[in-house]
Amino acid sequence: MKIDQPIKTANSGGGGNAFAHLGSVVAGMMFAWAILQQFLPPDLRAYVTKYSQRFLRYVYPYIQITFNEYTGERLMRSEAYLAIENYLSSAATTQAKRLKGDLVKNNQSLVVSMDDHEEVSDKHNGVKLWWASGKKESRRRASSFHADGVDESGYYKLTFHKAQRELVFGPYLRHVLKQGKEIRFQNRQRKLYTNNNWYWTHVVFEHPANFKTLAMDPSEKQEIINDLITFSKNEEFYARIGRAWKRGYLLFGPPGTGKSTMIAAMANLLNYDIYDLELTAVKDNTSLRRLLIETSSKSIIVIEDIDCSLDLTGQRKKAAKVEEVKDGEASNQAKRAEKDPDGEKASRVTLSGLLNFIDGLWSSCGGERLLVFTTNHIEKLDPALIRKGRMDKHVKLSYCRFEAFKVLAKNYLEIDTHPLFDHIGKLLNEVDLTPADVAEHLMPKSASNNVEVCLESLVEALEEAKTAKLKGEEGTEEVKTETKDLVFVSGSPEGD
Ligand SMILES: Nc1ncnc2c1ncn2[C@@H]1O[C@H](COP(=O)(O)OP(=O)(O)OP(=O)(O)O)[C@@H](O)[C@H]1O
Repeated sequence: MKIDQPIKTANSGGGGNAFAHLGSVVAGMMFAWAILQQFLPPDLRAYVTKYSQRFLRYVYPYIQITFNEYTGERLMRSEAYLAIENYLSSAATTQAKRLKGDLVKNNQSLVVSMDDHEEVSDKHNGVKLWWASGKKESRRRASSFHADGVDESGYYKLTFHKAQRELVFGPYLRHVLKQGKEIRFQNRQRKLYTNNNWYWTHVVFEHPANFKTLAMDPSEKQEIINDLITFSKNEEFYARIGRAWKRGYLLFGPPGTGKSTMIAAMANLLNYDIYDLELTAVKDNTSLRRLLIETSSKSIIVIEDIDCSLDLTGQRKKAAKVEEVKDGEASNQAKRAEKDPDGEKASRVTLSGLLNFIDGLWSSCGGERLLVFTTNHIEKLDPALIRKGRMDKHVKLSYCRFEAFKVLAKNYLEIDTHPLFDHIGKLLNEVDLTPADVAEHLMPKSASNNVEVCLESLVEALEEAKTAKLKGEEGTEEVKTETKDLVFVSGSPEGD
């Protein structure tokens, strides 16, 4: 949308101002008519009404629509008003003389909108329209929060020629609301929500992760980026094929390979909020439904370590089983146990309940949503849970190989190459080190010569891991041989 007019304010005598004056004259006439009609007999009143309306339509061929800031009980600001405020912000910066500024995104960017009693013009498909902002007073009735009194609230008034009625009520207002909501969405402060049984609490989401700094195979990374962008732009496609606008991602791989980092990168790429759903804190399926219904569109709903939250029969796993799992998982489970002091007694969310919500009516609650499950053990998951259609894309995050290492080296050390790279590349192909482990060696260690120190520390760790691996393999070989011997002894001909 291009705003083509120079600045025209209420004081500048522009075209919009003329409408404002004409509007006042008409309002005056209406008032006089309201008084006068009390003294006229009913027949004459109907007659005068009919012809005065014809006359008004003739002298004032413009239509006005008012969008009030508050609707109903003044509890919430009107969505339409907020969308229009955002939509008009670009016109305001070029046309209005008085503007209002506000800090958004955790005080990081400034957004301006037109001040009260300003006017701007707009053009759509070659048709010109005028917007004016204003404030009006309304009586407030006493409530438990306020004494009665007078409130001020804003409004926007749209003026257009009656010949444009169809355009305005159809494509133009749709366009204004859509664009306004989009601008508002881009300017909002993103949030990370976490749940307690059935309600969400949130903090500001400001994770710096992005796909550029995510260490993984470049072609796989690009494929994921393309998939996400295609999804986010495909509203019409999903509507056409009759599917809810949602997409499921299953991220799997060992601890420390970047599953959580990828979720943050996804949210930053698409500008989405994150709902980190802790299933162990949800009491039952009813609470789960309530939580999911409250999620907003353009969000990622995350269930981390799904294998630890819900088992295949729908029973909760005991957090006390941490000793059975490996180190990395143990810490995850322990974290969950801390978060869930009531433990399993309080939790009765079932697998079927979860599947019902993924497939069911919730998923059609307007707007796009990504659903992301993570697990360290894909083999433990019920195939029903991860089948295509539920988890559409399965992404394996794996140990750090050379391509991923180069991304980390660029991020942490700001280098593209180094004489040690070849050696490191070979070692990375021989041993399994997670990106988290590699990154730890690349953290700053000394003020001078940091690159050398970091890379040497990494080489040392890789060589140690290689030695340990070789020893482990030898040990396994020995055990195998011993076992063979034992079998041979116990499986003596006598035994047969
Ligand atoms: N692929 C990666 N790219 C960049 N950094 C990574 C990557 N993997 C891990 N890291 C680093 O390691 C840290 C731990 O990674 P992250 O929490 O994303 O792993 P995870 O796979 O989610 O682990 P867990 O299964 O234990 O939750 C991150 O803070 C990040 O700095």
